[in-house]
Amino acid sequence: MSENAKDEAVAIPAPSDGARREEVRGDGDILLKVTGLQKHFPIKKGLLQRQAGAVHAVDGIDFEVRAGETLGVVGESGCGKSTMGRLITRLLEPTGGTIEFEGKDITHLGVSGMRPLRRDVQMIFQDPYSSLNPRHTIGTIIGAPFRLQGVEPEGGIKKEVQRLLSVVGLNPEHYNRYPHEFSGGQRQRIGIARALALNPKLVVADEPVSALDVSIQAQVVNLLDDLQEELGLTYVIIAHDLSVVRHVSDRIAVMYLGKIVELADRDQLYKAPMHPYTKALLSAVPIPDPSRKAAKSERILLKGDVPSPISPPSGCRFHTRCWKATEICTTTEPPLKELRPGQRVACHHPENFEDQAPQDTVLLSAAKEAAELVPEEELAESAKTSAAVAAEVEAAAATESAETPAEESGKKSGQEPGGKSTDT
Ligand SMILES: Nc1ncnc2c1ncn2[C@@H]1O[C@H](COP(=O)(O)OP(=O)(O)OP(=O)(O)O)[C@@H](O)[C@H]1O
Repeated sequence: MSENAKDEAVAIPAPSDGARREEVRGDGDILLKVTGLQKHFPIKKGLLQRQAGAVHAVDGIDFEVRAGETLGVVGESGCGKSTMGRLITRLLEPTGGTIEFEGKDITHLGVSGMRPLRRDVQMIFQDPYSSLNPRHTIGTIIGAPFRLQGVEPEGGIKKEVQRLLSVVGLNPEHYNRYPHEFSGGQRQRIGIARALALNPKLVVADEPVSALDVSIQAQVVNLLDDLQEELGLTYVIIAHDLSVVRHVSDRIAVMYLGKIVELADRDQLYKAPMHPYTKALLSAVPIPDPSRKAAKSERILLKGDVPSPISPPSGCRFHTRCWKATEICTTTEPPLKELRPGQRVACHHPENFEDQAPQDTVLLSAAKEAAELVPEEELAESAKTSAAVAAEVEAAAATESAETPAEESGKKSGQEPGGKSTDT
């Protein structure tokens, strides 16, 4: 690819509103603020469909997202991560709480009120197979946001779609192909191109790589990372895999049963997690570091499933699985409190910090049954994927910094030096 062509592929001129991007890049300004956010899905029963209860999918969460950062959101399946993502992109109507975007309350905006916001907030979905309409060409799919918003990019929709295709490392000539002609990784790139079409300020990615082959995961993670740098994007990345989130996040929110239990700067969270649940999640992630071998006995396997979000446990929701639980944990919900600068935690007995309720009676039997220390080999299998992604992301980052401009241009177009697609 010529130098000019390379520049075209990498540089992202904002089609019609270059000034918009500068407005948001207030370096650390709060772009999104969520207060007391709730989503309860009603459970209806009987002929009359009377409400018999509710799934407390998201149950009062507070956080903010700063312009230009990546907030990772992690937690076990069913803890409410996707629901949270759909609430902040306003694909779901909240039951309670508020969502502010750039200082404006958008919690209950209707369809017309939301229209301008749809340009600014975009979502990337987990499954690149079902999120693309198989009957439409990728040109139609990526061009849809322009048609829906009535935006006419400079040079026309086709030219802009082809530019977006090269931005995400796909061949612009493939404009007329159908989704089934692409691999999983390439389809996720199409989803990313569609999300970027309108030059959004915030991108919410719901498990963007978990449906992909391990070898492709790192490529897509790196693409998201590169795009963030080039376009100054703000991300909320939802994942259950801490390895993926570790490499791309500035801050991480840990969710458990509809609540945020810890919210901290990435390095601090990995170095000294304060919530026992965070510690348990981290203990299952292998870190390619020989000094961790000494921490073998610290590996924790949580027993039992996450309790039902229909009737979550009283007090601290994690108390039924926590090896540190005491009386107060069963009765009093701990608030999410900033115990260290940049580290908020909701726990009466935090790790790596002074106890908040030292005199309380330990619930010995529950504490003993809640978790067990497991030998390394038992965890090795389940941790393999995480380790592979971590290693690949690191290796790719190292290669990238050593890459020559010629190699760089090959990578951006999704081609290996020999011209073969990297995503097949
Ligand atoms: N439309 C719905 N109606 C009823 N319950 C729902 C609905 N959507 C989600 N839930 C429930 O809300 C809870 C949280 O689901 P959610 O998908 O947000 O969790 P998650 O952490 O993203 O899990 P996963 O990683 O498996 O997607 C789950 O118990 C789920 O069954």
